[in-house]
Order: sequence, then structure tokens, then C-alpha cells
Amino acid sequence: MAYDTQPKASHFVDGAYLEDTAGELIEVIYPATGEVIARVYAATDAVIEAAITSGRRAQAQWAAMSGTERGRVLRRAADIMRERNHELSVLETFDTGKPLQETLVADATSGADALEYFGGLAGSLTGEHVNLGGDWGYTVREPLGLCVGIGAWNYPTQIACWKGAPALACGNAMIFKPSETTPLCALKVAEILHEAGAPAGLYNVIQGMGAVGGKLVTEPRVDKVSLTGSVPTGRKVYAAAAEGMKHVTMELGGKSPLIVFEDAEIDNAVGGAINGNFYSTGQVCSNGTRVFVHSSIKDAFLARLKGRMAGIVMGDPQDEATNIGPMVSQRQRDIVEGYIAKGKAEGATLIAGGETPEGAGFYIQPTVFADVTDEMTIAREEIFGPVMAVLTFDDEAEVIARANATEFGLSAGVFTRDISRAHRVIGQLRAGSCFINSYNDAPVELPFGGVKASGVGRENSKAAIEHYSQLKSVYVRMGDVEAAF
Ligand SMILES: NC(=O)C1=CN([C@@H]2O[C@H](COP(=O)(O)OP(=O)(O)OC[C@H]3O[C@@H](n4cnc5c(N)ncnc54)[C@H](O)[C@@H]3O)[C@@H](O)[C@H]2O)C=CC1
Repeated sequence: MAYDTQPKASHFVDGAYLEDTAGELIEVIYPATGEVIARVYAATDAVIEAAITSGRRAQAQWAAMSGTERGRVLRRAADIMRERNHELSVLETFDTGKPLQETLVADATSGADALEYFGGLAGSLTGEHVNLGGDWGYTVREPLGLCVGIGAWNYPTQIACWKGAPALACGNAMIFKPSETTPLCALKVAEILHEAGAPAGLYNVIQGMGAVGGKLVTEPRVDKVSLTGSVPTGRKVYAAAAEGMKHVTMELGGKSPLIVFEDAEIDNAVGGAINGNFYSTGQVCSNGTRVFVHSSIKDAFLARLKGRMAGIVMGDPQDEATNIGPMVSQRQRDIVEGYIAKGKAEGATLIAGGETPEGAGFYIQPTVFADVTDEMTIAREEIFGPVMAVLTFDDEAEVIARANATEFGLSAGVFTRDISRAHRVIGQLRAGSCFINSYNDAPVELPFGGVKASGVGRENSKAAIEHYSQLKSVYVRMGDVEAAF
């Protein structure tokens, strides 16, 4: 293999690669072939201790710098990421199996956006002066301290930056634990931040499964935990963090509705449904996997959708012509196959896909089911794969109620040409990240996150600053102190 996917060592701690082969072996598998392309070891207690000690030391040093100086480091890191975008994208494709066509534009570039945006904000994180009628007060925006980021496997570079950039901008240090399925890319983020001038230990990356994540979450010297993962893991991590009264951000799963009204521009709605179901082979938390189509346009919608699916190019993800890559792992493909079987068994109509191709790699066909009802398993549970469920509706109030009838609340989308209806409906959908005549855009300037079981807190935008800093308030008396005795 021309590209060397084996990292220099498993962890990046205190400004350098660090190895400890006493940890559990993690084999990194290239999803397109099933080959082992790298080996790393889960962090031992010694590695965790080194990450915590160096993180706390670096945090004190970093917080003593001005916001402008900190921001300069983040913006330099953004520039380095952009210069190396091609190389980083190829690695992201090896790590995840996502097609290079996507990774070139959505991963290191999105990470660089976050570093640039929060680098720009860092110098403007000030408090307030408060007039108290003679006396006065002021607030200081302070860092939380040592933050832990725990990542999912679908966007390893992006998640490492979406958590790291606001944390560092606010003057915190971070220990990031990538998903054990995709351990490679975050190491590059750590390398780049170090090269850009971040003090040694400020952004440490350590590997491991849930057990390593669990140790970090319960560590008393950790002040905040930000998780991207599934709802069951979120429940465990949130509960463990609560024991130590730690700050949390939870970016969890979804089963989001995408509503297509009868007056929608059908090609755009079909495009939105494709982006919201098949990008990254369906492994996107905000996907609009319940596509509610007005019954009067169901046939036209399905016909256009089927036509557009002839444009699927499934194959070698390193080939830029490929637009559908494999699933991230055998395990994830097995899960998706199970849901497709349930869809068939519970009586949904298979419109497209539904098969697992022969041969190496964890490929599965992008799949569309129609005539799906609210009770079917594929309409209720997060699949995290390329499976679109098309349901029909007749009435606005009815579809809003059905769209909201889920424990999740990450995203929601509406396609309609009626501007009043668009805002009226979005106003009633219980979701954190919404779209009108679009789907799955995630610019760094807009808050991202869920309501209900989909999460707590927001990533990106100025809102993320609230989740990586805290206010100290100071009362200043100008006169004498009056006391009862
Ligand atoms: N809302 C969002 O921003 C996103 C949410 N997701 C969600 O992530 C899920 C898929 O990712 P997976 O990696 O399978 O999720 P997962 O929940 O299995 O694992 C997520 C991370 O948590 C770690 N972990 C597991 N148990 C832990 C514990 N007890 N304590 C601390 N850490 C622990 C894992 O090692 C991994 O790094 C999907 O459900 C998806 O919806 C994925 C991407 C974005």
C-alpha cells in the first residue's frame, strides 16, 4: 500500500507520540477490503495518567496566554489542515471507508473551519461590567479546565476538531479519545495543533474502547466531558459525569423526520432525501431517515428517487468517482442487514437496493422502503446505515404529530414552496437542527445539537463557548461594609 496508515505510535501525549504495548491490541480495518491497515493499543493506566498530568500542566500555561495568542495557534492549525487536506482525506477514507469524493470536502475542511472560527472568537471572549448603583460588579469568562472528548466513528477528524477547537479557544486543555473503530485521524489533529504552536500536553489523543472512556469520565481531575455517540452510551456517560458534577455535552443519535409537502420542488426534495440518507453511506446522526411524503406526490417522488439512484457509483472509496463506500465495519453492516430484513418482514415495500454485494469490504446497497408505517421497526429505531423509510401523510397537523412521536430530537427538515407553512411547521418540530428546503448542512456558524434523547448542549457557533467556559462574577463594594454587629 503506497500510503502508510500505521501511526508512529498509538497515542499523542505531551507533544509526542507515545507507545505502551501493554494495552489491549486494536486492529484497524480498512472497510473497503477488510484488511488490517494499522495496529494501536488501548491506553494503559500509565498512558491515561501521562495524558491527565500533561493536560493539566499545559492548561495552566495556555489559560495564562491572551485569547488573541491562543486564537493565532488555532488559526495556524486550520491553515496546516487545509494545506494537507488531500493527505488527511485519504487517511480519513482509510479510517472510515467514506468515499474520497466526500472526505476531500467534509472532514479536514470542516475541522479547519472549526479551528479557524473558534480561533477568531478566542480574542473576544470577555465578561461584562455591571453597574450596581454606586457599587459595581464584573464577570470573567473562565475556562472549565481539563476537558475530555469522546468520539464516534463516522467523522473522526471533524469530531476531534468540533470538540477541540472551542475547548482550546476558551483556554481549556483536551484529552480526546477517538472511537476504537477509527483511531487514526485524531492523531493527525494532535500533531497539527502541536506543530501550530499548542503547548505540549494541551491536546492529547489516547486510544481505547469504552473502558478507557469510562476511566476518563470518572477521573476527578477532569472537568468536562463531550461525547458524540449513541443514546445508550450517552446515558451511561451522562450518569457517570453527574457523579463528579462535571459539565457535559452530549451529541447523540436520531431518527429525524424530513417532510415533503405537495407543493415541494420535487427534485430538490429528492436531493435532500438523498443527502439526508445516503451521504457517508447513511452513517450520519442527523439523517432524515423518516421521509414523510404527501400522499398526492408519493408516486412522483418515488419515481424521481429511483431515477436518481441510477447515479450511484459504489466501489473503491479512494476513487474520486465513487459516491457510495462501504459501511465502517462488518458489525455495522450486520446491524443494517438486520434492519433491512425487518423492513421486508414487517411488510414495507422495497423500492431500491436491499442487497449485500458479494466480495470483500463491508458494502451494502443504498435501500429505499415505501409504505412504511409509524409502528415498523425501521421507522422507530436508528439504523445508522443507508436505509430510507418513505411514509405518507395527508394533513399538516397529522404529520407534525407523527414526526414528533419519537424519543429523539436531533434534526428535522421541511420541503415546501409555502414560506409561511415552512416556518410554521419548523416551529412545531421538536428538534435541535432544522432545515427548510435543504438537508444536513452543518456550517460552523450555526449551533448543532439535539433535544430530547438526542443530546444536551450545542456544538459549533458562539453557543459552543457557553459549553466550554463558565462565568465568575465579582462584586466590588466602593463604600464601607454595613454589618448587623
Ligand atoms: N449527534 C451527533 O453529533 C452524532 C451522533 N452519533 C451517534 O453515534 C452513534 C454511532 O457511533 P458509535 O461509535 O457506534 O457510538 P458508541 O456510543 O458505541 O461509542 C461512542 C464513543 O463512546 C465510547 N464509549 C463507549 N462506552 C463508553 C463508556 N461507558 N464510557 C465512556 N465512553 C464510552 C466509545 O469507545 C466511542 O469512542 C450513533 O448512534 C449516532 O447516532 C454519531 C455522529 C454524530
